Amino acid sequence: AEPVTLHIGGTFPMESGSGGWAGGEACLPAVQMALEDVNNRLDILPGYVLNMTNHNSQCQPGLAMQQLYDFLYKPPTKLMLLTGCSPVTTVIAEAAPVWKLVVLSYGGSSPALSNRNRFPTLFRTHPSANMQNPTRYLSVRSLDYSSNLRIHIMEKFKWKRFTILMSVEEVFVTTAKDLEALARKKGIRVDRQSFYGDPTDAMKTLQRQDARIIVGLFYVTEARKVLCQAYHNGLYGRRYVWFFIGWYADTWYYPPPEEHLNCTAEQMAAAAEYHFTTESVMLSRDKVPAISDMTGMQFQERLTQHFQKDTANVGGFPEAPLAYDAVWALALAFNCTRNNLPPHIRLENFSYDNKVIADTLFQCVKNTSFRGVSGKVMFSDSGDRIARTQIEQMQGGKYKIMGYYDTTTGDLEWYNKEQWMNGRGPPPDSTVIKKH
Ligand SMILES: CC1(C)CO[C@@H](CC(=O)O)CN1
Repeated sequence: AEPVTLHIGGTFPMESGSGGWAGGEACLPAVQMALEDVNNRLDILPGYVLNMTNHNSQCQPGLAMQQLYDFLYKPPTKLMLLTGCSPVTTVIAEAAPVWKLVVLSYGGSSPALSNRNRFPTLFRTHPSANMQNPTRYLSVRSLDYSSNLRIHIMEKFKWKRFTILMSVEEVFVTTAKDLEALARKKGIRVDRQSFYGDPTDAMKTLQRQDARIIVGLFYVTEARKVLCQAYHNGLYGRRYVWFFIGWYADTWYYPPPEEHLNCTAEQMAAAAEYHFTTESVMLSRDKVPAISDMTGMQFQERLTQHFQKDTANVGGFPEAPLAYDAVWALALAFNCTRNNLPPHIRLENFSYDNKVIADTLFQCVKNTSFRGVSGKVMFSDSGDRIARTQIEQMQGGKYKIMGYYDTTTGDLEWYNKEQWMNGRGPPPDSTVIKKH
């Protein structure tokens, strides 16, 4: 018999009209590759074939609304929606429940998307931005995987005290609160210095308080100002350890002329040497193949064949594993739904008001758990991707991977490759607060 077609909708930001993320360039081919792979598998959705209608959202919410209307009011019925960047995911995931649709986002990083009240059927294979912005309904576990990891490293090096230096953007404020709560639980003392725009005064206070272990929570422009002042104030080297956010580009500390930093590239590099960063992992480095019989690296090589140009210039290339895995999550959820429906109801009976299928499908997505090319794919209660966090250290101007942190198990896989200015152990514990 002819296979029955199951339809889904997908939006892809093919170019960033207004400075959004043009991730569709790599993520659309990755999704198409996954659809082909899943449709070729006899053990997944036998008797069915997946078909996607896709639109170029240009990362524009308004355009995406028009496209959502098209998905919904032009037959055939869609069973699920894939979305890319955050602004588009926000509008589509807020509307989708009205049509009992689950939304799977491969590119939504905004912490605001963790709000289960606003986005009750949203799941993301893209990790929420490092700085989790816990919603009002903070889940019991710390949402900020990086916070857990930073505390883990403090304990590893027996640091009993650290200082948070932060810019007062809301997203950093919530992260700082998370970090302080975790530290308090572990008996680690935390001081906090805030600034907005100009870190000069906060840096002077760090010096007066003899801060040694400093966690920086700010965007990259502030990071360069902080680093240059750390150089001039001598807040770097043997007795100090800096933690920065892992988002920044590998050469973020080169001083751009237009920012008029009074530091040379050499001075910035000297101050940046040996700092740590934490970020979510998007490509599995496992040697064990994923459910698709490919390892993360093999997936990356296969996708690279699609492009003539250097993949460093292909929009969304780092996030492509997330898009590929989103289709597998969707296919496995359809498979699970098919196996859990009452006898008289079939997947192809899905309609925008069929509660039984919608609820079964939601539960199947919620219980997702498989090895993807982006790593283990599982979702938290708020639909967030539970991702591993990667720790790197700047050594000789290059970032080196120090290890991985698995939030679900709390395991820290450490490679013992960290280096220190004095060539020996980490800086002395700064608990003894000098009398001023
Ligand atoms: C790491 C980055 C670049 C964060 O923004 C995501 C896009 C978005 O959240 O709109 C894509 N991935």
